[in-house]
Amino acid sequence: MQTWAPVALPALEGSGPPLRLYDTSTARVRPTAPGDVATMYVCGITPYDATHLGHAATYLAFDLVNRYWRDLGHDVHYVQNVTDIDEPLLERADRDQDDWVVLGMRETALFREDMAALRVVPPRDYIGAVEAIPEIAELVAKLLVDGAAYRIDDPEYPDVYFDSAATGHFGYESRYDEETMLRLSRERGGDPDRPGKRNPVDALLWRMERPGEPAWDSDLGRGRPGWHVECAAIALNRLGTQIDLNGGGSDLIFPHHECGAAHAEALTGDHPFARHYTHTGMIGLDGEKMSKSRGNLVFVSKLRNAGVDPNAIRAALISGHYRQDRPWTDSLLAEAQERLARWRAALALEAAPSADDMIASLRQHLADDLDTPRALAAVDAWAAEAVERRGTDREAPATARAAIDALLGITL
Ligand SMILES: Nc1ncnc2c1ncn2[C@@H]1O[C@H](COS(=O)(=O)NC(=O)[C@@H](N)CS)[C@@H](O)[C@H]1O
Ligand SMILES: [Zn+2]
Repeated sequence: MQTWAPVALPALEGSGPPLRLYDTSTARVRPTAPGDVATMYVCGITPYDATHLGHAATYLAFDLVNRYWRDLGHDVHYVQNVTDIDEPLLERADRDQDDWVVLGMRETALFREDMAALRVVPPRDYIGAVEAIPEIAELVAKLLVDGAAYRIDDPEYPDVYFDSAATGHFGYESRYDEETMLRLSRERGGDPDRPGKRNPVDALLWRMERPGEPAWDSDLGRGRPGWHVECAAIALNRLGTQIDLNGGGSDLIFPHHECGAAHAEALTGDHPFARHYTHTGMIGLDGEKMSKSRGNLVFVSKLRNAGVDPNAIRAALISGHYRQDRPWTDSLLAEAQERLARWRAALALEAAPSADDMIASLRQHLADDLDTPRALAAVDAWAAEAVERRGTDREAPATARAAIDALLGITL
């Protein structure tokens, strides 16, 4: 599937400290240690109701990771999927009398447009679940042969499930207890109560064809893939058996990333699948998580069509810490617009105080688990000094502009 437009990143002098990020599986902020090429898999959208500000906040957080790793001199092999076949998409298409394929294509196109407008650095590989079905089916077949998967004893629909006991590590990523796992499995598309499963949390790997549902031929029989195995296959086949970062929102901690990691590890024997599992907090509206099911959505495209500067949307969303559940409010946007106006005034000056300390602070705070509140405050301080007390460094405005672009993705 086609990815979106590339983004030019200004090269900056020097570099900052190693990037440290919170890892869900160890519940600690730890240094990332990618090789020359950092490998990052961030789960993509299920293409309907795109792109709401919750989606945007999550992709902006991992965009800061991408930008910081590049500032450190790493290349980044960034892979992202599109869940363009799944229950929720079929249900939405039904509700709207839409063709599910057309709905998916339309929403994915809008998502790409919004990501480009927000200047999110695009993934090198942008892969749809449908186009990945052959490789997903191949992975499932291997898990069956290895005994890490099994067919449920249901003559009508002998679906294939993953045996969660296969790796001996199941649960290490989320660290949730059994009761929590069962509850979240129920809430997020699992079927823990289905009779015949070895373990209630065993994830569906391949769903045999049901009347009226889309299905594809495979060695497993006609059907379609489960949700978690889609990400395991797409990541493994492009990034290898151990990646630097598996990212997504906190609602993906379980079952999605737990099961995806277990599927990958059962296949390869390499543990852990990801050296960091990093999750973003939920953007809310009026006290509720912004979500499709609640329909309380604010869309990037609506704000853009109303003339809102995408830089202000980005600045508003990164003004809070990426791991905090936090609300979207109109005042957040207004404050971001005022902040960018102050920055623009400083960048327009002939000369300003040296930007070197500000850039060092920017790097230091971003390297500290993406502490964007402090990072933005460092730019505020430099801009305020520039406007109030001027400065003599004629290079400073251009140097500051390049750093704000490369590290924060804000182009003024
Ligand atoms: N309100 C929200 N705040 C922050 N992130 C959110 C919010 N709602 C969804 N997300 C994140 O946006 C990304 C896409 O969500 S999604 O469209 O539901 N799609 C999926 O979760 C799957 N296609 C992942 S393979 C996920 O990482 C999800 O955690
Ligand atoms: Zn995923």
